[in-house]
Amino acid sequence: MIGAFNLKKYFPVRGTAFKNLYVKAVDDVTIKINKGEVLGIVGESGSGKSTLGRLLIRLLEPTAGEILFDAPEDELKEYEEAILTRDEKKIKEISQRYSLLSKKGPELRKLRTRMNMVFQDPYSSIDPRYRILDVIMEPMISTGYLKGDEARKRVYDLLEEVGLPKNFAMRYPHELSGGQRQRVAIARALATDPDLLILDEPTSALDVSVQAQILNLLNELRRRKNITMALITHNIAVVSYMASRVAVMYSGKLMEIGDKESVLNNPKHPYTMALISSVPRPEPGSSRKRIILKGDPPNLITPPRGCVFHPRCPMAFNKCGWTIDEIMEDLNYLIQGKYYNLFEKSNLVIKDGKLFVDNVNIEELRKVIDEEKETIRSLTAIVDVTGDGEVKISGYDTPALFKESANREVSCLLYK
Ligand SMILES: Nc1ncnc2c1ncn2[C@@H]1O[C@H](COP(=O)(O)OP(=O)(O)OP(=O)(O)O)[C@@H](O)[C@H]1O
Repeated sequence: MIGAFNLKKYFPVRGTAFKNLYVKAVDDVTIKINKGEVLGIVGESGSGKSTLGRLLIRLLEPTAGEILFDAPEDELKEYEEAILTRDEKKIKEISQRYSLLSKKGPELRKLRTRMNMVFQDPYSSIDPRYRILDVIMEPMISTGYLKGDEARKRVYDLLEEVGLPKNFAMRYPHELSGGQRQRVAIARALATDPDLLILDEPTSALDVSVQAQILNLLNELRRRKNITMALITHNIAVVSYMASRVAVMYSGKLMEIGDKESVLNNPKHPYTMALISSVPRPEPGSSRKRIILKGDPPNLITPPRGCVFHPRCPMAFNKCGWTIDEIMEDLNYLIQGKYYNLFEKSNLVIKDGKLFVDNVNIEELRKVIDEEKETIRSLTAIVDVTGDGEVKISGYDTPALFKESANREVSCLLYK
């Protein structure tokens, strides 16, 4: 239905003395959503979910990448293969037919009727100065989908469709509850009869008691109209209830994507494992070891090299992208902290981009590194400590989405 390929969105950082700094909100994401499915997009705050959602329907212009809309599944596959084989002719030929990004003017306006978004907060996404009638009618008018009496009549049908009384048309947003406002937002999103809806945390601003009602409404609409949905949420329970497939984002990257059941019950990416492990299980007696990640998500201006998750990954190994600075920090912790009594006189320095330990008993240090590398994963990247005290580190790789099984792709070198 829709395919995004190598999508990037870099926001310029303003108000700093540095020029040419960018927040890499979405970085090289390739994702496909099939007709009629609900794709759950999960990940913690700041992982780029909303930005990705906005890019998909061109509420934001991507920095790079391509979006193919309305393309049949086999052509999306063909396009993906053409990218891999650098078949420029094929890439151009398929883009020409389906590219959302190259559409302009009336053609774009027409396409806009086919996609829409529901935002998290119905208090800020609906203009309080307008009556509900005008709120719901607006997308029909601005896209030229319907006008006048036809548009007005459709508002009443839509109100009914989202479970609101027709006389709500004459009310103002402040007269409605949060749940009712979200129904209005959904009616507005449905106004031009779209095929694709992006739902950005559609229930997280609502009272728990009305969240389920809104989810049920969305489910019912999807069933009745076969609408394709991307459901953005940090709430695994919501995804578990609604989605057929799940995509996991971390720091602007897609980490894992696959069928809901298998991703939630049998996560493959170490980040997904940690994310899922933090969700309490309702069944009594079921135990799951909670994986606590150390550290914070990285800054998106200078994200970690290699795999963006490597600094926090409990399973990271030598190839994951460790830098001299990361290794120096962890070695310092051992030399100046935990094993201070052994390495009292030792000292770490970087010379010409190489890391050295001065005044050290090399054998002792090698032993400590060996012992600690199970838990301090950066140490796995130390190839050797040479006689002159140089800490040699291994090269690294950058993961791409690897096919782990028929319905699963994982961006982790463990599956390369
Ligand atoms: N218009 C913008 N200008 C600059 N930076 C932005 C802009 N929009 C988003 N960002 C940055 O991009 C990153 C990703 O933000 P995004 O809102 O997509 O994440 P998210 O996963 O949806 O998080 P949340 O659940 O908190 O909304 C964040 O670091 C955010 O600060």
